Amino acid sequence: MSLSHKGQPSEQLLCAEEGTTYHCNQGPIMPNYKLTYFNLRGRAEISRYLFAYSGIKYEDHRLEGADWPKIKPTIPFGKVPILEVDGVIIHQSLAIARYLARESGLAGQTPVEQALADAIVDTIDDFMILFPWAEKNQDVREKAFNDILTNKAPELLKDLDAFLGDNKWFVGKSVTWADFYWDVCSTTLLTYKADLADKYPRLLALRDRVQALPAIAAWIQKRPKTTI
Ligand SMILES: N[C@@H](CCC(=O)N[C@@H](CS)C(=O)NCC(=O)O)C(=O)O
Repeated sequence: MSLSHKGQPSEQLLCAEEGTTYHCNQGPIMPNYKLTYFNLRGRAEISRYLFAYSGIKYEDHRLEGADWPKIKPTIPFGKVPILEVDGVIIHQSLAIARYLARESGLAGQTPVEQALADAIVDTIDDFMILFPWAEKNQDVREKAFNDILTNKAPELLKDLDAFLGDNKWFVGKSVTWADFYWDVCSTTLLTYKADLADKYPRLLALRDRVQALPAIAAWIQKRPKTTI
């Protein structure tokens, strides 16, 4: 199903509402979205999932590494991803994704659900930022990655598994961006340690459920193939 504004099915939005420009039966005119990042899944992939699931059109702008030194000074705060919304630049990957989750009805159904979804995302992110992603020395990098995957990951996985329990999704009765973030991040972690989550079949099954959502399955099939 293609969702329009705030996750409402587009056919439910009628032609006219005071003060808002509508396309007949298509909801409000969507802003112009441009997501800029490198040609990686990395910190932009959660937003690409949200765009894919909601069916909201956007430009998936992928920078060449060689062009980055020239582009960096032109970007507020000098980091990517950024999302341009009708020319307004939003930085920080999770601020971008949280905005898109709210726009597409995937942030959680109540304020408490939204806080819980945020908390799961932040918990996973706290773990992801332990890795020295920019380390150039291969030995140092490999040692640090192995240490984190072997010694620190089990605690995170145990806690995520306990939080999920036998529920279908991390929060509430429907999929949220927290489930997407788990899938996106664990996909990267599993490239470094394939058996990482073998002791947690419920967390692996959650990955399968996310990846089986038709719009996500289609995106995974079509996205550029990159290592991370
Ligand atoms: N907390 C920020 C981190 C942004 C960040 O460090 N981006 C990296 C790529 S993953 C970057 O722009 N690196 C290039 C640089 O710092 O020059 C976010 O989540 O967006």
